[in-house]
Amino acid sequence: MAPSTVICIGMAGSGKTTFMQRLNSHLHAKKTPPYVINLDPAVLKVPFGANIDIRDSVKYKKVMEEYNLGPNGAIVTSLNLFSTKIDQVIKLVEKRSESVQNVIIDTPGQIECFIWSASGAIITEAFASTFPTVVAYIVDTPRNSSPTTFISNMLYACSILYKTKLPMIIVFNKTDVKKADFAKEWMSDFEAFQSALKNDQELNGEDGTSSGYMSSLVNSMSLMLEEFYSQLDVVGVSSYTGEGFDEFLSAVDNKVDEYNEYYKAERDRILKKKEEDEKKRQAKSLNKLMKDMDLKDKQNKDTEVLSDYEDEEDDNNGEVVRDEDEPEREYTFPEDRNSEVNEHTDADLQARYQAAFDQTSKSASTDTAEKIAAYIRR
Ligand SMILES: Nc1nc2c(ncn2[C@@H]2O[C@H](COP(=O)(O)OP(=O)(O)OP(=O)(O)O)[C@@H](O)[C@H]2O)c(=O)[nH]1
Repeated sequence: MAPSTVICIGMAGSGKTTFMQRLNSHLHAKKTPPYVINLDPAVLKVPFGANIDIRDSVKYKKVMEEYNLGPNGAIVTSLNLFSTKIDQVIKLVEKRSESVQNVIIDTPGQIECFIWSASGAIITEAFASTFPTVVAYIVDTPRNSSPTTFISNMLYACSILYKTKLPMIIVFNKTDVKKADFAKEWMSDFEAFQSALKNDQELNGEDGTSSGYMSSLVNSMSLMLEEFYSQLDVVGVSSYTGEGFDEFLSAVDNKVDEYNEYYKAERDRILKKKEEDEKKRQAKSLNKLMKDMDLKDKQNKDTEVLSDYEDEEDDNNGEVVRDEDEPEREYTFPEDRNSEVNEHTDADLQARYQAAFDQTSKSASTDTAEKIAAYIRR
């Protein structure tokens, strides 16, 4: 069976790397060691043994120096360079697909460098088209206890779901500091979120969040997000204590089923449609080409050029064939009709020219002849 792939995405400091480390050790403890991939080129230390590490292929600092880039530009460029080898990466993972049940991938904390870059899309697409793939969106629970911060984070998660079109699990991390119950309640009960928002506005009355514009915006956003929440699995975990990781793994199984049932069918449909569209496009351009060639043939018939004759076989020994409908021509010698000209000998020709000359020429007047003779004698 193909291993399921979990792509861990989250804002910087949400605890992605610590989550990866805990997940890795949790799966090792269950005797199902995962295949681990690190896609963060800027990380200094990876606290888990990565099977594939982007830092082995691309040197982040050198990319910065060589291309004269800032930190985010260098991350994007490193990912671009790495994405050129993605088919090799997929082959390496495929080789292990018999022995490995899970592939887990860590991504850069600068989400936009991964999610909104071409290379991020290429990497995600490569995995998603080969293995059942799930996105785990890691949230820093204590930092999201304010309703406005929470809703901003959820909007971000929504845009990632929209971009990747993959099943998503929201992972509320750091539950050892703050339990995720409040977040789960806000996601399932709109009124609970409304009252939390009201309390928050009363507490922060002076900082502008209480304005009518903000509260009506947050209200309408939370209504819109209800549909988004219905697509998600939500779990609370602590990467420190290991709490909630079994629940996380069953959420992955759940999403893998969903992937096979819905996303894979949808992907296959999109791929099939792409193929059909491509075939149609090819057929259309072939038709166009054939039409163009036909037109060209016709044009060639209308406008003859010297080269058209060069290749023609010369069956007439250099003699021009007369068109049947060619208008009657006046021949110098009427008996030359029917191309008899070649049959005459030089002596014949001489005699016939002489005869024609005698017929047409006039004798000069004696008066003129006398004048010429007098002129010559002078
Ligand atoms: N209390 C508590 N702290 C945690 C937990 N997980 C991570 N942390 C802390 O959160 C901070 C950030 O953790 P990282 O794992 O480095 O976060 P990250 O998202 O990988 O960060 P970037 O690599 O910068 O994107 C560290 O100080 C961790 O010790 C947790 O479950 N509980």
